[in-house]
Amino acid sequence: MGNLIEVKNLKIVYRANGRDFIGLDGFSGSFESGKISAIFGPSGSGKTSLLMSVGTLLPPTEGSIVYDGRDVYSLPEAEVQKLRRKIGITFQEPTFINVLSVWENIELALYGAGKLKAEFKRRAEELAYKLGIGDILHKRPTEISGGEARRAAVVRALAHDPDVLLLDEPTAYLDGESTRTLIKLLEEEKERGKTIIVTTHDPVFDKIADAKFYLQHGKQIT
Ligand SMILES: Nc1ncnc2c1ncn2[C@@H]1O[C@H](COP(=O)(O)OP(=O)(O)OP(=O)(O)O)[C@@H](O)[C@H]1O
Repeated sequence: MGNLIEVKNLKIVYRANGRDFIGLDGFSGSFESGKISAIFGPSGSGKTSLLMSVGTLLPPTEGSIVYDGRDVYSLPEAEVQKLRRKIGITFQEPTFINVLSVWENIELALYGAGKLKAEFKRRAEELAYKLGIGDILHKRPTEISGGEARRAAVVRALAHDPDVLLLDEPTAYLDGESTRTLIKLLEEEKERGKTIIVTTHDPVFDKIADAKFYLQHGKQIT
């Protein structure tokens, strides 16, 4: 997979309580492999809507998401499932299964991706230690801090070594050192040819992103 993602005239309209709410109003852009792309914009500007749609989780009202020439929302479900295994995603609020330990949550994700193998478990453990949460893996998600939960969500998203990383505000709640460690990790993954897309308010991505997109009130601004 060459990992080129093209977004064409993406429009997302939510319907709630009999009213339409514009999530995104005509976004177009390409996300390339070996690059960190950052989507900036104030709260409510449509960043998460765009990321979820790129992540195959939110069908657009109009427009398309094209992975290597294939329109994701026209693919048969079995093909979408295959594609999802190549995507690692973190949500704005990390969600875990609270009766399992953090490590078991990571294993579950590996299982879902068809990668519950020693090689990937080792990778997950290495990632956890790199991100400074190696010693909390046995804990329950309710017993860890917000910053630790964010880092655990990153480990879970990256453990199966996906080609595409979609991270929703990955540095929110992280202190300076954790942010630097995460950025270093993302830069390593970028060098390995991953397609990395982050939504963010964090000026650190202004410095390190290879491609930048700006949203306001659902519209793309330049
Ligand atoms: N399920 C929904 N139903 C109705 N409106 C929604 C829904 N989800 C999002 N919206 C609206 O769509 C717009 C874009 O929301 P989105 O979450 O994509 O913004 P965002 O830029 O990620 O914001 P934040 O930085 O606060 O997370 C907002 O006006 C929001 O109120």
